[in-house]
Amino acid sequence: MTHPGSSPLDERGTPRAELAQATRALQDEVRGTRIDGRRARELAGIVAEVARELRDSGADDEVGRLHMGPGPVNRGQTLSPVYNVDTWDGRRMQGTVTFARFHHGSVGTAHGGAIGLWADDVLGRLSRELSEGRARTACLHVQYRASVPVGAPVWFTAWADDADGRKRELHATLEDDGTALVTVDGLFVEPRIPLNGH
Ligand SMILES: CCCCCCCCCCCCCC(=O)SCCNC(=O)CCNC(=O)[C@H](O)C(C)(C)COP(=O)(O)OP(=O)(O)OC[C@H]1O[C@@H](n2cnc3c(N)ncnc32)[C@H](O)[C@@H]1OP(=O)(O)O
Repeated sequence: MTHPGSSPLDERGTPRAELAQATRALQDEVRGTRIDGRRARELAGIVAEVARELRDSGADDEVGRLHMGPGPVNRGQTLSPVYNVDTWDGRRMQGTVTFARFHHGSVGTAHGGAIGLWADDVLGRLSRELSEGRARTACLHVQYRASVPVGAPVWFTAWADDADGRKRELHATLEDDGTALVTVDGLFVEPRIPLNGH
């Protein structure tokens, strides 16, 4: 399969992507800051002002959709860890993901829920590539085999088995130096009654 290329909704390199990146940095720094209480309150006011301006500028869910090319995945949402797609042949995707300080669980390692969130996102993206029909996550089985570091890129592979009707079995691994840290098996199902939107 040839590469589908970027969608017009691609945010890479745009001021909106910069805004998302700055928001990620804010999330990381808010986590565990030692700032004193008085200044924390002042900064809360400034952040609230920024949020007000963004809200008043209007919301459009379409602009938050995922781009379809390789490179950093940035959906204008700052919850998921950023992952970078290096290779992709339509059924198999490889790249790196970096869990940020925001995704810290304990003892310097990534929160298990953040790993599940990432897995749903990357498998959802792969599923979207397999057919036009929009499949939903029916089941996600995440096996945590070793701790995933925070702040360092980790190699991932995600791939799809052959589709079985409306069902798609998808898999992903996170690994470090050839050691599997996490393995994921997901079932995505195209609903009998298609949903509107994305
Ligand atoms: C530019 C645009 C870019 C866009 C990119 C987007 C990237 C997005 C990235 C983010 C992505 C985030 C993605 C998200 O987070 S999606 C959000 C999280 N998921 C949901 O909200 C889904 C909620 N559930 C449902 O909608 C329905 O239950 C679904 C649709 C899943 C199935 O309801 P439906 O009524 O249609 O199904 P059916 O009853 O006819 O069954 C059909 C077949 O499936 C089998 N089955 C069903 N369920 C299960 C189960 N739990 N375990 C095992 N098997 C199950 C069933 O046995 C049967 O098999 P068979 O008997 O035929 O063999």
